[in-house]
Amino acid sequence: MVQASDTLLSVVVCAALIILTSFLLSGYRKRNAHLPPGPKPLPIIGNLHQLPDLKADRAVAFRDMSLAYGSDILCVKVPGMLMYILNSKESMSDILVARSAKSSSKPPQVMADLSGWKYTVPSLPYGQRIKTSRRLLHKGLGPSAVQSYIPYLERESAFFLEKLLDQPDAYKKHVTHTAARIALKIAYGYEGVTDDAHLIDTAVKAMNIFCVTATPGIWLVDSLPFLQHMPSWFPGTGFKKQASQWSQTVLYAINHPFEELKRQMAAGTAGASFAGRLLEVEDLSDPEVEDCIKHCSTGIFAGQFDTTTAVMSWFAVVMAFYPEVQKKAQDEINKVVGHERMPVVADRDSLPYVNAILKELLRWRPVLPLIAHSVNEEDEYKGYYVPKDTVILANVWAVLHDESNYDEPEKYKPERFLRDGILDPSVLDPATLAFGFDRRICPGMHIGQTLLFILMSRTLQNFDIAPAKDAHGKEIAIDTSAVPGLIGFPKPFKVSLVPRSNAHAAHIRHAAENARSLPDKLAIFEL
Ligand code: HEM
Repeated sequence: MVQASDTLLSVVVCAALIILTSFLLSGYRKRNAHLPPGPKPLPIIGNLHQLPDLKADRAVAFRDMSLAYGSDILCVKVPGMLMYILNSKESMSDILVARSAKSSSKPPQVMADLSGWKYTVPSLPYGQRIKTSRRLLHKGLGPSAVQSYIPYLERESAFFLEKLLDQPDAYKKHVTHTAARIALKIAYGYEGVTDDAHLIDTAVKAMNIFCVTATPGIWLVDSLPFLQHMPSWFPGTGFKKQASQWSQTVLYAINHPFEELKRQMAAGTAGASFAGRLLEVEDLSDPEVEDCIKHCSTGIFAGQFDTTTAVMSWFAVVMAFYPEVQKKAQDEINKVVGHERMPVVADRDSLPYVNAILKELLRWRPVLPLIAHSVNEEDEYKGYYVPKDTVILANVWAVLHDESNYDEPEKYKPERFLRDGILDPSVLDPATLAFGFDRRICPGMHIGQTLLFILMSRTLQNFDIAPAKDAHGKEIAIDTSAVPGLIGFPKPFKVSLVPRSNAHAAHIRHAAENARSLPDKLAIFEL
């Protein structure tokens, strides 16, 4: 990988000339404009040398920087990019919600684009294409569609428990596999899509490529886009070869299941799905609509896969680390559901403690600690000038760890969301931040939380989760810190899952047998 730090020196002279020229040509009329506080930038490289190291937790570093400057908004400059980092709920509501007409674009991600992700929904700039895509996502993930997805989620969760029973050491693998199967089924639906090992493997690889290429600040070409047009001998262009290789994987994951769905629809063998139903009901005379349906389907995979995997990974870490939390949840499930049947979506409102566990996971370790938008029109906020194309980085981690919102924010405490045994509406709901903002808010937030509720409640009902033991019978310590990156995953961990009794093990087998007798299809839903 050719990364910023490796190539900076070799291109700095060319970059200097180009940035200086564009700086002079643009006239930079707002030279003395009032910008938010932040570290003093150097010529050419801006604050590049002062940004937190990629191995550090950037959300924590930005929160600390915001405290040091006594400002909830920070201004940071990197070559070719001006960034405002928001560290308060107020600034996020004002800029990303109240002014969403101007702040709903996305920063350019040249490396992700070159690697095949150009049209994926989370990276689209604000314009007609994202409006069409969001209309399609709302339709295909709307209430009537979700009714069709829920029985499928319940069916798949039975297989998930069975896999945990058969291979209790491979928790992460089962979570990953289950998340991938469900995303593919919802998106494309056709028979065989969830058993296509090559497709699952390729889609997972494509997601890894997305995470590596879409992380802000890693790729020099994101700051200096002219590099993409330079010949391959030019210093710092090694990324081109890498992007071209990666794009083959990504384009297969985008195109193959969509083409296969169309083939099966023509043959009359496809079940219901997000893409299938939209292809049936949408007016396809405009070719862009079909292309948007294709990329929205990939967006479902991109949106669901890593987020579900991350939250379920933290869930296992937390249950092993806080056995008293686990015990309380199991007691609640025993009391409300018993152990004769599995929890279902309809039980959700009757299980406030399990709901609080999910809320606290979204707060304690938000899946996307930093959410990036950009502004497509110049603006002004509290006297600060906001130039067009400013990147707005919402540090949701900072708000979710602010003592004025949550006492002892470093502690994992689901109880903070409950009063008299029911969910307390006066406590800031982490979902109002963790799923993003306004015109770009996560379109899968309801189906995503529904899936997590089913997987968590069923796992808790049937398994005891504890730290794994080494060869000498000693517990392997669990590290509760996150791996820095676009998505906050836990460090590698080992947990042991043991069925809570023989009756629970038999219950799991029975549920899986039942699930196998149900059709591997989503029921047709109206749009
Ligand atoms: C715990 C689960 C999830 C979390 C925490 C999560 C979080 C997020 C966040 C923070 C964003 C960016 C919002 C913004 O830019 O303001 C996003 C976007 C998105 N999510 Fe989710 N998500 C989850 C599950 C899902 C699921 C299950 C789906 C699909 C079924 C999905 C589909 C998407 C899509 C398509 C976008 C792009 C929207 C756009 O750019 O306009 N997500 N998600």
